[in-house]
Amino acid sequence: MASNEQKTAYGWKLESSYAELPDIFYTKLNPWPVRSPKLVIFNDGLAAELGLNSEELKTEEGTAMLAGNRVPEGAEPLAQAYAGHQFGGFTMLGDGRAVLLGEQITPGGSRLDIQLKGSGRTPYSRGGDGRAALGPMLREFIISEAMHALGIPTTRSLAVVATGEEVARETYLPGAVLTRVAASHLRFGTFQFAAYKGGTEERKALADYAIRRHYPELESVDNPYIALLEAVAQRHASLVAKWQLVGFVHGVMNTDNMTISGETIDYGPCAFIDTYDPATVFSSIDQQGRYAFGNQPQIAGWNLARFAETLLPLLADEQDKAVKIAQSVLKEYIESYYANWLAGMRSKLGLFNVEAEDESLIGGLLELMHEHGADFTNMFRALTLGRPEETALAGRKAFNEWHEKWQARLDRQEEGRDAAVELMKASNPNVIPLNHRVEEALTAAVEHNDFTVMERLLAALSAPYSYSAEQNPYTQPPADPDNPYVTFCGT
Ligand SMILES: Nc1ncnc2c1ncn2[C@@H]1O[C@H](COP(=O)(O)OP(=O)(O)OP(=O)(O)O)[C@@H](O)[C@H]1O
Ligand SMILES: [Mg+2]
Repeated sequence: MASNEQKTAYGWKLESSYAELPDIFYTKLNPWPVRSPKLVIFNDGLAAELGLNSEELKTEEGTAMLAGNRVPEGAEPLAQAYAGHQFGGFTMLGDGRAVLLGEQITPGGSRLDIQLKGSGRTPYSRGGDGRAALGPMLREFIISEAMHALGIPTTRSLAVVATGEEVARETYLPGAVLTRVAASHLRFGTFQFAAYKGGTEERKALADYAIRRHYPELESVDNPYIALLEAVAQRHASLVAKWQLVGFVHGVMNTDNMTISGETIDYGPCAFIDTYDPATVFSSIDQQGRYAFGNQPQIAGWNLARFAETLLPLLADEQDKAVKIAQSVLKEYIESYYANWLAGMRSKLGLFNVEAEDESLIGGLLELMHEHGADFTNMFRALTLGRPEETALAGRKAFNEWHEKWQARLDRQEEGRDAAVELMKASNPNVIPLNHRVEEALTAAVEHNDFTVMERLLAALSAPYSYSAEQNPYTQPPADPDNPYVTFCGT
C-alpha cells in the first residue's frame, strides 16, 4: 500500500489504499480552492483520536488544508465513483462535490477516510456546482457527532470551514466545506457501480477490498463473499435497530447513502422525531413516505437486496443457488433486526430477562404514544426518572393500566429496581438533537455569525446518557410539536 512514512507537523499520516482498486472506481483530482477560508468549528476530540495536531490545523495554513486550498503532504485526492437507487430509480453517481484526501492511519492503528465535502466540481457532478451550503454542513456536524455520542455507528465531522463564497440554491447562501471522517466511503452504490460498469474482475476486486478493510476476519472463510453479505446485513440489522430506538429518521435511505462498514452516512434531510408517529418524514421530496420513520427497517432490507444482487456471481456458480443464498441472508436480516430492536426496547423499559408478554407490553405503550402524540424521547426519559405524571399520557386510564402492568413486570425481576433504573439510563438518552434547538444553533451561526450557541449545544449532546443537570434546557420539547423545524437540511 502506498504510504507516507513521515508524520507531518499537522499529524497527517495519509495512505491511499482505495487508489489501488481498478481505475474505473475513481478519478484523481485536487479540491478546488475557495476564496477566503475561515475555520468556524473544529472537533478537538476527534483530531486527537486521529493523531492530528489541532493547534496546527487551526492556523491559516492548516485551515487552507481543511478548505481544499492546500493539499496535505501524502494526500492523493480523488473523487469516488458510485451508482445508486434513488427513490427506487437507478442512476450513475459518484462524489459530485467531495474528494477523498486519503486514509489517515491513527495512533490506535485504524485506517480512516478523510474526505472534504463541498470541495468543488468533479467528473461526477452532473448538473451540480460541487459546493455545499454552510447551514447543512453545520447540521451534518451536529447530528453526526450527536449520533456518535449516542453510540450509533456513523461518519464523523472534524471541521467546517466557511468558504467566503456564496452558493446558489433557492437563494444565495454562504458556502462551506466539511471535513468528514469515516471507516470508509464504500457504499452499496459502489458495488452497484462495479456491477454495472465492471466485469467479474472489478466486482471481485471491490469485494476483496471491502473484506480486507472492514471484515478481515472473513478472508479465510470458505466463501468470503457470502460471509461479506451476511456481515453487512448483520451490521445494518444492528444499525437500523439503533436508529429506531432513539427515533432517528435518516430521510434519504438510497443505496448510495448506505455504507459497507455499517456506519450512518449522509445527514441530509434527517432528524429525530418529536412526537411518536411511524409515518414521520422530514424530506420534502419524500411525498410517498418511502423513507418514513416506521419504514426504515424494510427500506434497509430493500437496499440490502440491491447490494446482494451485485454479489450474485460471487455467491455460487449457479444463479439459482446464488439467489437462494441471498434470499436466506435477507430473511435473516429481518429476523435479526427485529431481535435487536426487541432487545433494545426491553432495555429501554429496564427489563433484563425475556417474558412472553413483553411484545404486547412494548406494543401497548407505543400504541398509546402514537394515539396521543407523546414525545418519544421525553416519554422514555420520564419513565426512567420514575415520573410518569410528566408524560403526555398522564392521567389516562389506559396508561395507568399499562403502567401497573409494567411495574408488576419489573417487580418480577431478580435484578431489583436500582439495576433496572441504571439499565434504563444507559438505554434512554436524556438529550438528543431536538430540532428546534438545532435550528436555533444554526440560525445563530449562519445568520448572526455566532457559533457559541452551537458550541453549547454540542457540549450538551456529547454525553447523552449522563443525565447531568446542565442538559435540562436541551430536553424541552418544542412549543409547537406540529412544526418539524428542519429548514437547514437542504444541500
Ligand atoms: N451541489 C452539488 N454538486 C454536485 N454534485 C452534487 C451536489 N449535491 C449533491 N451532489 C451529488 O448528488 C448525489 C446525491 O446527493 P446526496 O444528497 O446523496 O449527496 P451528498 O449529500 O453530497 O453526499 P454524501 O452521500 O456524500 O453525504 C451524490 O453523488 C452527490 O455527490
Ligand atoms: Mg449521498
